[in-house]
Amino acid sequence: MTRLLAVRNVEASYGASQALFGIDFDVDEGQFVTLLGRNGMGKSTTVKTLTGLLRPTRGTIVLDGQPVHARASHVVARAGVGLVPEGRHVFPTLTVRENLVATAHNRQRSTTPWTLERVYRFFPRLRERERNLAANLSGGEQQMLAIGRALMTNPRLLILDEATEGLAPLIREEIWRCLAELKQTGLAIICIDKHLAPQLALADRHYVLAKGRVAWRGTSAELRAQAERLRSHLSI
Ligand SMILES: Nc1ncnc2c1ncn2[C@@H]1O[C@H](COP(=O)(O)OP(=O)(O)OP(=O)(O)O)[C@@H](O)[C@H]1O
Repeated sequence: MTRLLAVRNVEASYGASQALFGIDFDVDEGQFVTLLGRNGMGKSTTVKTLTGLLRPTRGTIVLDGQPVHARASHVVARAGVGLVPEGRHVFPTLTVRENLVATAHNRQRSTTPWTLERVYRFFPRLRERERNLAANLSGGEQQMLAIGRALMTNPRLLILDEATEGLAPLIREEIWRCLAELKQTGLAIICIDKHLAPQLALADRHYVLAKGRVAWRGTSAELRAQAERLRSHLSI
C-alpha cells in the first residue's frame, strides 16, 4: 500500500493551553481510517492541524511526500485535503448549485474528476434542489451538499468531522451508504463520528485518541476483540 498521509509527533495548542501531545498516525491510499475517543480528547484539533486551520507547534504532517504542516488552509486544500466540517457550514445564502461550483477545483488531477454532473449523479437529491438556497435544505440535504462541496475540490483525502450528527437514523444510513461508495472509488477517508457500528463495518484502521495522544490503534476485528478494555475510551 502506498502511504498517502504521515502524521508524526504532532503537538498543538490553543494559546497557552496544549491540546495535542504528539499524535502519530498514517493513512494509506484508499484507506478508511477513523479517529475515535471521548469528547475533548483531540479529534477536532487533529482535524484542524490536518487542514491548515491550526499550525502544529511541533511535528510533521506529510501528504504524498509533501510537508503540509506549515501551510495555510487553502494551500492544504489545493494539495488534496477535502474537509466536511463539523456543523456542515454550507453557504446559506447561495443555491445548491452555487455552493458546489464555488469550490470546484483540481479537475486535472484525475481522469474521472468530480464535476457538478458527477455530484448530482451521486446525490440525485441535490439535482432536484439545485436552485434552492442552502439555508432552505433539510439537515440531511445540507450534509449531502457539504460532502458534495468537498468532493468538488477533487480531494485525495476526505476528512469528515461528525458528518451524521443530528440526522435522523434513515438519513444517517444514507450517509454511511454514500461513504461506503466513496471508499469503493478508492478515495482515502478520515472519519470522526460518534456511531461506532457503521465505522467498524467500513474502516481499515482505527486510532483511539486520549488526552491528545493516540492511545490505541488497530483494525475493526482487533477493536471488537478488545471492546471491553476500550469501553472507557469509546463511551460504548
Ligand atoms: N478553541 C479552543 N480554545 C481552547 N481550547 C480548546 C479549543 N478547542 C478545543 N480546545 C480544547 O482542546 C482539547 C481537545 O479538544 P477537541 O475539540 O480537539 O476534542 P474532540 O476529541 O474533538 O472532542 P469533541 O467531540 O467534543 O469535539 C480539549 O481540552 C478542549 O477543551
